[in-house]
Amino acid sequence: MSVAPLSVSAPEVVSVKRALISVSDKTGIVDFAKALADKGVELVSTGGTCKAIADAGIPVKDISEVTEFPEIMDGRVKTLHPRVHGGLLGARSVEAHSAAMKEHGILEIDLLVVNLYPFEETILKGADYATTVENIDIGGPAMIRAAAKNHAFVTTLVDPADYAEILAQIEEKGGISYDVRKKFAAKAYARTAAYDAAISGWFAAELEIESPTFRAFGGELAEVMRYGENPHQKAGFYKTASSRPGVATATQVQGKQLSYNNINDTDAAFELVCEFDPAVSPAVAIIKHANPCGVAMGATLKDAYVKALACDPVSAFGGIVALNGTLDEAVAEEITKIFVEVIIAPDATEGAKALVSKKKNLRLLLTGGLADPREEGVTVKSVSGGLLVQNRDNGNIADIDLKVATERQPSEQEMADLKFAFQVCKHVKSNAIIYVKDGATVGIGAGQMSRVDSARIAARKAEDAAEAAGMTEPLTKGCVVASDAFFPFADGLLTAAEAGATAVIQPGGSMRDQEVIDAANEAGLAMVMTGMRHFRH
Ligand SMILES: NC(=O)c1ncn([C@@H]2O[C@H](COP(=O)(O)O)[C@@H](O)[C@H]2O)c1NC=O
Repeated sequence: MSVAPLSVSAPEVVSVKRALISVSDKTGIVDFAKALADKGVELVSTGGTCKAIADAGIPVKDISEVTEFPEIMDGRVKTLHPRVHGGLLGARSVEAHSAAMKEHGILEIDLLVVNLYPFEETILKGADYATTVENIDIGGPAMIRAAAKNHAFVTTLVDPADYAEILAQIEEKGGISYDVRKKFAAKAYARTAAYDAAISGWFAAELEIESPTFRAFGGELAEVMRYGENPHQKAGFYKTASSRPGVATATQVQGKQLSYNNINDTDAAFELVCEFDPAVSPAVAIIKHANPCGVAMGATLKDAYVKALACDPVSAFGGIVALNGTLDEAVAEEITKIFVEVIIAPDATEGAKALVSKKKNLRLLLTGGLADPREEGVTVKSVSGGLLVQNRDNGNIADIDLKVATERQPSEQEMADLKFAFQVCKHVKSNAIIYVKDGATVGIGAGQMSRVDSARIAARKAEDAAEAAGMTEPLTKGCVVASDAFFPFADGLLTAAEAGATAVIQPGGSMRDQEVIDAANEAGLAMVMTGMRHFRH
């Protein structure tokens, strides 16, 4: 059953005679309240907000004078009253509504100014369960939804950034126009939706509900992008309630505005480099179109960068560079020798910042730390008419019980390189084939429909890089190889062996595993099975 419509006639402009103000974030509220009071608006307000306004010498009425009911239950009930909700919801052009307001002593509220208990900030601080629950605002969203429904007469403000526009409207038009009331109603519902998304997301995580029946995701606009993946696509960047170090939470020290593709690629770069513990080794990843074109560990960050760049210096041009340690002068000097779009690192020395500042368009992002690659969480992808939600791939080679399937065991160096290669694989679009030597990628095959093509492309790129560097042997000679998923046939493996690989790491699990193992034995390869696949589409 749907509800029948009312015959509401919305005035073009509604003058503001009474405003109800109830805000947790008190930024700008005293100035705004003063400006409203100066324009003859009667102010009604709740506990702390009322005190802040009154303390500034501005005339304001406490909400309990309107409700004739005290604030009770530690603020859980203060505005949840028919005198408030009737004042927000009464359709003034409907005679019966006006009569009901008159009969019950309900006063019209023309402007609602509310911002909510800081639920998102509370979860970011990692507050305990009881504190988190207490920071779920009930009265605020109820008022926002009521006032926004009644936008034919009422204006709803949920964001201090909008106070100035309302004052300008009153100044220019003597009230608030219908278009503006509608615009703010839409913003109000988006706010409560994002708020409830944060609450329901927190609950789902807290109770470990894997696939809740209803699922909401929300965020706050951080930036309107110049365009999306392509110039004809509009785009915006929305931040969620997350404190995970990365592109969304980083500080941009310098450089142009990040584009949609920059943000996507920078995320890929930083998530990849965070796989490598800086206590074990400095590491650098260079990303192009969300795939790495070089990843390496080294004695220093500079050393790691030089090794990563050598993998595919042609593709690295215009790339994104991510580091797992503080950007120092030595590595900054090296990176700035070629054109790169973005550098992202946990921190930077003043000297490094000064070097980077010579390239004024180059963006430098500092995250303040590294993201935990084992952290749980979800990823979301949209498809036509739906959302695909899954747990983040937090699989880690260090946690896997590796099995050697061949007659030959890998050497210590091979094993170290195999582990490194498999961890890189996780961040390469499937089908992924990664050749690694001495802690550095030397050939990367990404995003091919056939695994054997990935193996060939990676080998050819390694040959090209060697030739460009004036080397007589391909970089892959004596390397190891990782595959993100099983080899369905022996051909991919044999291509890698031809390229010079001596050891292989792959998940296994193909019905032809034995064929592949036999081929590895025949070629004298050592092969390690992980039992874990790292598809990335
Ligand atoms: N329970 C209620 O009736 C209620 N009415 C308004 N609030 C919230 O109380 C806050 C303002 O409180 P104060 O003015 O006391 O600082 C606002 O964030 C507002 O959204 C309420 N608090 C929580 O639900």
